[in-house]
Amino acid sequence: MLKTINLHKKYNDFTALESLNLEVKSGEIYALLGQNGAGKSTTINMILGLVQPTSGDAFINGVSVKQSPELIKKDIAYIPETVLLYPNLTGIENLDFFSRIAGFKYSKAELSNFLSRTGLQTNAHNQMLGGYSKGMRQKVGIAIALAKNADVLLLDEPTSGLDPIATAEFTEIIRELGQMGKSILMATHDIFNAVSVATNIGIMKNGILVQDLKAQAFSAEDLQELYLKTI
Ligand SMILES: Nc1ncnc2c1ncn2[C@@H]1O[C@H](COP(=O)(O)OP(=O)(O)OP(=O)(O)O)[C@@H](O)[C@H]1O
Repeated sequence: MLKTINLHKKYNDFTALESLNLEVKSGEIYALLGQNGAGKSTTINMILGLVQPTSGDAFINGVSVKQSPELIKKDIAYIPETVLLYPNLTGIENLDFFSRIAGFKYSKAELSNFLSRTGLQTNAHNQMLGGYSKGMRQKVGIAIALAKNADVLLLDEPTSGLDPIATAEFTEIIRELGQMGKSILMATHDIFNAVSVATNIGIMKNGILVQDLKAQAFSAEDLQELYLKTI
């Protein structure tokens, strides 16, 4: 479970995030929408412990990120827009490397199984990452999250630059991860994707969460209209 309490960030006199209170329960997929500069990445970076909040805190399964930044790392997986992997290692070798960093040692068959669960074709598992498409890299990112068995997933613009088929595949995997009981927070500009996969939707404007909604009630058109009215 992920929770922020009055999470706040100022850069000198500029408020990047205004007292954010957000909760993403087990099984929920929270899509955070907002214009460029609205504060989405700042939120994610503070939850990851990469940016220090000016005040307030984030909690992973009740553990304070501020007080225990190292402890929470094992429960969080982060998938940025471009997943950083080693181009001269294969998919399996990358997964093995990042799993070991997280403290897990898997057999080749287990590693291959994680990759297959994300939909990555078997013949790609032993190919160098340098030749992977963006969608394939995202799948390795998800496989790392599966291998870490992280409870909380933070995704920053995960479908940006993916073609429609890769986006649909990615959306399906995220849906499955939600069904597995993960808490997922996803910053996105993709309203259609947000409506199709999210259980909850937030709209952020100038560092303020101005809408915090249940997604079921929305069509993509409804959400687009609300978004345009809100921002
Ligand atoms: N290190 C920093 N110093 C000063 N201002 C910063 C810093 N990091 C972010 N900001 C500002 O904080 C605001 C929020 O930025 P943030 O990256 O969180 O927005 P975002 O919603 O993720 O935007 P995008 O959709 O473009 O990724 C922006 O105005 C940005 O310029």
